[in-house]
Amino acid sequence: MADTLDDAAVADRLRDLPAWTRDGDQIRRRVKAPSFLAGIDVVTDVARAAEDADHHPDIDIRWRTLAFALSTHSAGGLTGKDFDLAATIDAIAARHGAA
Ligand SMILES: C[C@H](O)[C@H](O)[C@H]1CNC2=NC(N)=NC(=O)C2=N1
Repeated sequence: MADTLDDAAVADRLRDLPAWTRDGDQIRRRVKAPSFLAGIDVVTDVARAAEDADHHPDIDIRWRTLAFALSTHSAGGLTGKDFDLAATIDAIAARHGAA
């Protein structure tokens, strides 16, 4: 099981992920896709990346707006896995023109 990051380490990792904010034991980001179906394509690609990483975000879909929340439940907090997947979600969103 991965170790949770302390506050300083979380702040450090967040500096590289300006779209993400900390909310307690989670980090969150919203993206707006160009269309509903583009948003679903983002979700599908994120789902595949999540399966590959065996690490799964909470995802909320509201028309073109997607909200992602990441936390490592098994560790009871934020770990490097959350920040790695956040960076992957950023890359996927950018590929689909979502910001
Ligand atoms: C057994 C399996 O590895 C675990 O349940 C994984 C799956 N995906 C997960 N995803 C997230 N976000 N946190 C976890 O602790 C977690 N654990």
